[in-house]
Amino acid sequence: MNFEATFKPMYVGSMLVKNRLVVPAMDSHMPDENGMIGEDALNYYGARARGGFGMIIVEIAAVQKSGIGMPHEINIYDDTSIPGLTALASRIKHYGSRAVIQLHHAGRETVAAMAGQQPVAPSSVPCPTNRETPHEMTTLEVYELIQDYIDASVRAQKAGFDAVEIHAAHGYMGGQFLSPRSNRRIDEFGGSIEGRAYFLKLIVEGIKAACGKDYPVIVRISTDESRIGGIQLNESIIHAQLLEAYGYDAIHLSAGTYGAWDTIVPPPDAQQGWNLSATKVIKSAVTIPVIAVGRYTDPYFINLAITRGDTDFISLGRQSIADPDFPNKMFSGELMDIVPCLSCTQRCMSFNDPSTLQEGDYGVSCLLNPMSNDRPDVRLNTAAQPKKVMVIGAGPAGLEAAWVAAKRGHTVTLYEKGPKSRAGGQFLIAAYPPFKQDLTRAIRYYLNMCEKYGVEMVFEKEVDAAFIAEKKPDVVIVATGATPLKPAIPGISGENVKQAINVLLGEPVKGNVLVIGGGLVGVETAEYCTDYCNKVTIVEMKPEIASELYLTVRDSLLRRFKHEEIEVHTNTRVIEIAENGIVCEENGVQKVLDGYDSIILALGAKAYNPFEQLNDLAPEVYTIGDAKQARSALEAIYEGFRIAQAI
Ligand SMILES: Cc1cc2nc3c(=O)[nH]c(=O)nc-3n(C[C@H](O)[C@H](O)[C@H](O)COP(=O)(O)OP(=O)(O)OC[C@H]3O[C@@H](n4cnc5c(N)ncnc54)[C@H](O)[C@@H]3O)c2cc1C
Ligand SMILES: Cc1cc2nc3c(=O)[nH]c(=O)nc-3n(C[C@H](O)[C@H](O)[C@H](O)COP(=O)(O)O)c2cc1C
Ligand code: SF4
Repeated sequence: MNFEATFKPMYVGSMLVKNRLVVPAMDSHMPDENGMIGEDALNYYGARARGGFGMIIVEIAAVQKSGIGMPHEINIYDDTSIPGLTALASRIKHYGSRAVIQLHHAGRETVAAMAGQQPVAPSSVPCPTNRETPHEMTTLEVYELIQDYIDASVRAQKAGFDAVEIHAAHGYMGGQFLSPRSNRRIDEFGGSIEGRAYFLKLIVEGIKAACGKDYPVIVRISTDESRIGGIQLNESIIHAQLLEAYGYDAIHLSAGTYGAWDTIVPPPDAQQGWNLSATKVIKSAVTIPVIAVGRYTDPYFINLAITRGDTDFISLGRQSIADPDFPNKMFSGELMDIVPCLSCTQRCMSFNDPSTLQEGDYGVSCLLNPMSNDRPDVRLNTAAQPKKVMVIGAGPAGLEAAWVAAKRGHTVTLYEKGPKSRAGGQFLIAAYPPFKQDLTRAIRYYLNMCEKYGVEMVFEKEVDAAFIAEKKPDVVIVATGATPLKPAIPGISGENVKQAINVLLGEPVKGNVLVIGGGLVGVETAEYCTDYCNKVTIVEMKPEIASELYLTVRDSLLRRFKHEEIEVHTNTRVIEIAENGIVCEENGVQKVLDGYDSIILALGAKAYNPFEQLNDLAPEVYTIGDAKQARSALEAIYEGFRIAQAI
């Protein structure tokens, strides 16, 4: 399949774009803390341009200092930014991509500490997430803000950007004007649907007057924000028609606002192209190109949507973070080489969170691709001295270490005690709960990379110290994973008690089940059980369940839990397991939860390392991933990468 439709050039206004694949704006933390462009941002965006994207929309750039909504947000509010922006546009265009920059003002979707003053907004309605009451702009202040968008566009054009995109989605300033939920003005900027769109009308007219009528201006809107009572599809169709009439050259159709984050960044339970039906409706109502977005990761699906004419362009958000070379791989048919995006948001949205970052790591990156952001320290070189490397364990840590080491020129053998069909370690078990099946794509990707770079993979071989001594490797990488914890709770060895991973692997449970432990494994096992059990209950010692899950993924899981009527007891400590239930202490009060046929344990895991005298095994020995300390695939993959890069 040649994916012809995807690679057919198309115009946005006067700008010819070489294909239909777009990197949408995504704040990356790669600009510096003052919002200036340096080498990190050039490398990050350069990698995506080199990877073949037709259009790259550079992340949010603040048109006013007081409109900053994110740390490291790009400065386009004064001329000091122009040299850095010039270098950025030039780096993107060097590879034949179109360079676009997103003009942004957070409005009420920020906090005073970030904005440096009380946030401003069309009306003084607090943001549903930040809860700070904004200052309602006077009519004069609105006109001044419009001028700031125009001045920012002039800077973008001077810097060499081919176009600008006005951010009016996700409930930011443009969207706050459009939405009757946040715009209660009675001057010319409110009142009616046209009044609410007047802000965006004056912006595009001003930009065209200042930059030339042929300078392309894209607008990004949300098709739907109904979950928080805002714009609905019928209204956004009219917005799209008005915006076309006002002079915008293309419409980028996202969804959601703060307060409904999981419609902005769809979680794993969203289907491929989940917003495409709304996009089709809007496309049929306008004549300018539309850009679809929202969980596009599959080349076949992408090409079909474009071939059918459901959309003109498709933005690959997190998929472009996972794999900057997606377009080139799609074009050349190397589909197995594509790093799949799992929608997990585990690393790409956690660039602020030191607890998720490995030492020296910073900026946006991907769970499955530690090289995603193309910082110099995550690039690969050829090994100075090729070595004989033995990797023990084909979980994510071992698989990543093996292919990266082999790519660098080492001779790598990977041993796994299970069969090839069970490659992936715990990550394969992690693919069993609902909405996690994409994890198998990741495992397939890793196996493919191992094959591609010549890793010898030996399955059904449990390695012991004698075997290592016999093989005499230069380097041993121990990636033997973890085993589930079984603490000394009375009754824990009863026949009615099962480990969560065994349940996921098929050990039967039925009737009513109670899961002890409301962490990731516990909540996912509980949801898995709802398919064939009558009643599912979780008890968790902490005040919250699923506390390690990221915002969007957690929100959607908790929403499903409500539908599935899973009973949750937090602040609850198990004292004893009985034949048909447990004795526990909930919020300090002792009680019995009974009527359960099975009790499932999801109480965490402990490192499994079967080798006692590690340093005697080979000249170089490293322990990585859960074998070092039971954590998540993120640490496992990043440690695998770092060791393979260092040896
Ligand atoms: C239900 C569930 C859901 C999860 N969901 C997520 C998630 O969404 N995101 C996330 O980041 N993490 C998740 N995790 C955790 C994640 O799967 C683990 O942290 C990760 O797999 C650890 O990787 P690893 O390679 O270190 O070890 P493992 O994945 O445990 O792999 C170790 C491998 O070593 C093999 N092995 C052991 N001893 C030997 C030996 N002597 N010789 C040869 N082979 C040996 C084992 O058979 C196994 O295949 C989940 C875990 C579970 C159980
Ligand atoms: C890390 C991250 C940062 C984002 N920042 C922005 C942004 O600056 N501007 C914007 O309009 N959308 C932003 N988004 C939303 C994306 O542009 C995109 O619409 C969303 O991720 C859904 O697409 P996907 O499912 O392909 O990831 C961001 C998303 C992510 C994951
Ligand atoms: S961290 Fe997860 S959601 Fe983010 S790009 Fe990687 S696979 Fe996709």
